[in-house]
Amino acid sequence: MTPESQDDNPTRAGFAALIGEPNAGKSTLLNQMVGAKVSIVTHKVQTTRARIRGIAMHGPAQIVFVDTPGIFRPRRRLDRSMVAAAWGGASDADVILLLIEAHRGLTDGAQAIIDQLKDLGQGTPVALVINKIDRVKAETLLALSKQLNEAYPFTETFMISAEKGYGCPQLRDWLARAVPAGPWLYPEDQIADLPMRMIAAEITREKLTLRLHEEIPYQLTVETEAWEEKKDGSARVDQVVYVARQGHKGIVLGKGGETVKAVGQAARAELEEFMGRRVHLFLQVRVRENWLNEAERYDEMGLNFKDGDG
Ligand SMILES: Nc1nc2c(ncn2[C@@H]2O[C@H](COP(=O)(O)OP(=O)(O)OP(=O)(O)O)[C@@H](O)[C@H]2O)c(=O)[nH]1
Repeated sequence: MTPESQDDNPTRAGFAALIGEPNAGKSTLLNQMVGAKVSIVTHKVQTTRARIRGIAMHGPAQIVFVDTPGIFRPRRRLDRSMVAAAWGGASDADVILLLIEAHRGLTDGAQAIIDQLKDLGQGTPVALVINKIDRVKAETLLALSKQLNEAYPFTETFMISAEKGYGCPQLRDWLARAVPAGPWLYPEDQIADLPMRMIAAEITREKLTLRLHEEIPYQLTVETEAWEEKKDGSARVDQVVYVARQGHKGIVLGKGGETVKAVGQAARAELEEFMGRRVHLFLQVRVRENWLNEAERYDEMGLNFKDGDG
């Protein structure tokens, strides 16, 4: 279908912001809607740093998702930048989806988000999306839905399991109608506008997160320094893992370099699958004690350094 052939069925397009507490399931929902892995999902909280977008096509509608970092109470500069990015994404959007975890209900954190929505959400439709319904009984859900709808005048309520896909078709149908009429914002075959370098860095960071202990992944960042297209169709990708302490470098490297080697192999395999061609991945580990306070690191993550001032 081309936009020109749509006279009787005009195209629609718009941005949908996903907001919610850390771990609410935003990345899982994004992957479910878009049907491709564009944002990393792990069991650890606060894994989403960049404002990654995924694009879902639904009939004549194009829905561009803004996957925001979990909104929470920021303490450090990085945290404050992430929260500012999350609210920035929400205020620019045509529709907002607030994800609430069914088994946790209206937590203090969820209430804080609702309070902020009251200032920001005026005029923008906000759908309540109760996620992880596979974890609770139907009665609990109905009571929770009532309680939340008393706390905020949501345009619509959906009860879903982002993981299992329950309720997701209904949500997609609604989104397709909720975005404004207008031409598509991206070519139909483009599933994510995240630059390939950033996707590659996210993949490596995910592998590191899965392999290392809780504390270190939060204090490391991965950047793709160089990307070279080879004549044989393969790509050479050079990445740097920045850690905040000398001691962490040893942990990331592992005994005889075995940890970084395993991470590199896993990341390369996934990157090759994602790109459908061969990749030569080279990882370096560098200590950069102050990376959490360096403006360039924030640019690489798609965040605004100044938003972390406070
Ligand atoms: N049982 C169940 N678990 C789910 C569901 N959706 C997501 N999860 C799990 O919840 C955890 C968090 O999901 P994510 O998608 O990473 O959450 P997020 O909101 O993107 O998290 P941040 O990036 O930290 O803000 C993962 O372990 C998911 O597998 C669901 O419908 N049911």
